[in-house]
Amino acid sequence: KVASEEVQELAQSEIPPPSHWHPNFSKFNYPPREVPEDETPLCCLSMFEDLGFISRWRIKRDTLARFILMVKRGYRNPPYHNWMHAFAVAHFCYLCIKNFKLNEYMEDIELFALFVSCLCHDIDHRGTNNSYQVASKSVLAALYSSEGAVLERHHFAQTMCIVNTEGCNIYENLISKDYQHVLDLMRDIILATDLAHHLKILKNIEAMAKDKFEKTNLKHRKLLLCLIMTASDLSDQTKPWDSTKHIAALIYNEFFSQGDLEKSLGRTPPEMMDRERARIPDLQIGFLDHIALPVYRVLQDLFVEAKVVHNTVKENHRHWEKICALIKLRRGGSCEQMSYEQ
Ligand SMILES: Cc1nc2ccc(C(=O)NCC(C)C)cc2n2c(-c3cc(OC(C)(C)C)ccc3Cl)nnc12
Ligand SMILES: [Mg+2]
Ligand SMILES: [Zn+2]
Repeated sequence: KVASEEVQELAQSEIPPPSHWHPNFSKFNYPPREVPEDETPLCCLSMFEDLGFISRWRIKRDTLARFILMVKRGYRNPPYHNWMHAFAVAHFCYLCIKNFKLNEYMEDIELFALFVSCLCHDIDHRGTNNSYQVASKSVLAALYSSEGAVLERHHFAQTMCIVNTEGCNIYENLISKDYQHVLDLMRDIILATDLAHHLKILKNIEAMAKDKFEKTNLKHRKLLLCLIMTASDLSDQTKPWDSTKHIAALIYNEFFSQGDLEKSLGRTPPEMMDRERARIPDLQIGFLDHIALPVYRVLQDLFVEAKVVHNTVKENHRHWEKICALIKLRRGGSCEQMSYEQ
């Protein structure tokens, strides 16, 4: 599904250093969505190289090129859950590995699996959530609904299809013990991106952050993998306000389209998916309070370098609060009548 010229061109390009993309490329304030989409495959190569994965795991250049292009092609084009989301998620993971020095907390193979899982974690997302799969009796629900995490199981299955495709197996030079281990890690990490799973383990992650993190404790390392994965998945919230505002527009464009589909099925969508009822600033404040802020708070408890990241999320929360106050001042003017320009 990927033209061989495209693969050869990427495989033979010189891999630019991080600074080629931007002087702040390896800093938390750099917004990865600034990288032009057609340059993101080469930018992925820069991150693989900078993390030392190409030499450490003896990845062949044309295999890696074909893998990246196949993963990129594996994404559809809904407003939010597309390739650029996956690329931004992988970039934040890259930042965590470098800025938190995660190689002192995790094994090499765990960080390798984590970074690749970020690129693959939402492959073939249809722009509708797990409950819609069940409600619409989708093929994915038929396959996976008995175990839950319907979409996430599909994202992992699609990833395995690519790994098992001729010339795309970036793990081909791993010894068999490591080979099985990296696949098991990718499965755990991608399944950890299920919101229900995240909410279930958040307490354990907070408890682990209170204790001392023990690198030798497998449970601690597994919880940390899930936390970095979720923190990366939500990392649009850690960028300056203009990005956060733009992401909200993408997310609700996707949510409201699902709401329209649910109405066409004769069902009433949840308020956050109903373009007639949703109040975006209120919903975003709730999402930040209940989902995003706890993630970056516990990240800061574990890594002092995450303070700047947690502060930006709090700053974005304050922005949404200001917008809500303005709307109330206008005596209940609906969100749609308000422009969010600050
Ligand atoms: C800006 C932004 N607003 C959101 C507003 C609401 C929700 C939502 O699902 N609310 C449902 C109720 C029951 C809690 C998610 C939102 N969201 C996510 C997101 C995170 C996910 O799961 C992890 C990564 C594990 C947390 C999974 C899917 C998505 Cl879309 N990413 N960005 C956003
Ligand atoms: Mg997902
Ligand atoms: Zn995601």
